[in-house]
Amino acid sequence: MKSMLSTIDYVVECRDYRAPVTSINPMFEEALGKMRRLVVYTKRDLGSIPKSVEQKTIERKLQTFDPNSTVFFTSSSARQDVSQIIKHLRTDAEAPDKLVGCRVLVVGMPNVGKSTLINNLRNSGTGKAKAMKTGQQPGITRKIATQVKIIERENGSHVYVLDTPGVFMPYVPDAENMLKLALCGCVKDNVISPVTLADYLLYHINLQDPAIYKRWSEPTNDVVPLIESFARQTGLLGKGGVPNVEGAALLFIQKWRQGELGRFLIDDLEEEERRRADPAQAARMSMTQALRVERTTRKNKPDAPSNL
Ligand SMILES: Nc1nc2c(ncn2[C@@H]2O[C@H](COP(=O)(O)OP(=O)(O)OP(=O)(O)O)[C@@H](O)[C@H]2O)c(=O)[nH]1
Repeated sequence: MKSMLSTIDYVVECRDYRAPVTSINPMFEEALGKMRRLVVYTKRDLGSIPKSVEQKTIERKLQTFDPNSTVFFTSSSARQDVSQIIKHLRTDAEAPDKLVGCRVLVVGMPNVGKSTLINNLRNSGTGKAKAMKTGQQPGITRKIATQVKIIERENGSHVYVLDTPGVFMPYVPDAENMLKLALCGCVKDNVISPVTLADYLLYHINLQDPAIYKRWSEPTNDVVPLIESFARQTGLLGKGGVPNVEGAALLFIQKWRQGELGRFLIDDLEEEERRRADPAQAARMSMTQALRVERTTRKNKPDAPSNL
């Protein structure tokens, strides 16, 4: 990806609306440098209620985090979200050469919604149907795809987008961040135990409103009885009618990912504002630092896989 940046005119960086801080990949900051960039927070429909006061507050805060980039919020089901991006690119993404056109690279964490965004941009800009394969698990896009035209101009200086495979961080230093990324689906579901993830999700749901799961349980901090009751009521039972706890925990998480167990952020934006206001803390781990930590970790555990 880095080697082809010289042929790219513009970058669209996707981040997950539900984890808008944690889904920033610090590797992009270094690799993309000062390239013209547009930040898109995807899956807006899963992180807030449309037109609510909370949505306005969240989005106002997120805009201030990237004062030098234009910021958009998209939901795959809201056509106007995507048409605003097309409108912006029509005026902002100029082709330096009419023959080649303007090439836009779409980057972001695995499963953040890059291919979905490209399909929607293509549909909004040219009326054409889906070109990219999408899926619920990360890693559907495996290589940088052939470019897709999203804006046609009469003078021939068209705008093309290129889909890229999701890029995960070489090392996630904070265990809670890893849980957040797993909850959002950026890592495969077999990497972290679904019961552990459901437990972490329960913690967030309880911060919002325990009534969200009242169909299955009284308010509780104990995930296992909740999941067992959920398993019984959804019919996820194993031999002898024993609740299939692992399967039910995964289904519980998937329900949240579909917006059926509350729509909220799992990052604390106020904490991030405080962090950014404190210069000592504001420096994120650079790619070089991250790679150094990863190398050390690998040296200590020679058999450990290098990435997810
Ligand atoms: N509810 C909702 N789901 C979305 C949205 N955008 C994408 N998705 C879903 O998220 C999943 C991942 O979307 P993809 O477009 O395949 O993600 P990707 O970033 O290309 O994934 P990789 O191939 O891993 O890089 C799919 O199931 C999409 O339907 C959105 O705005 N709202």
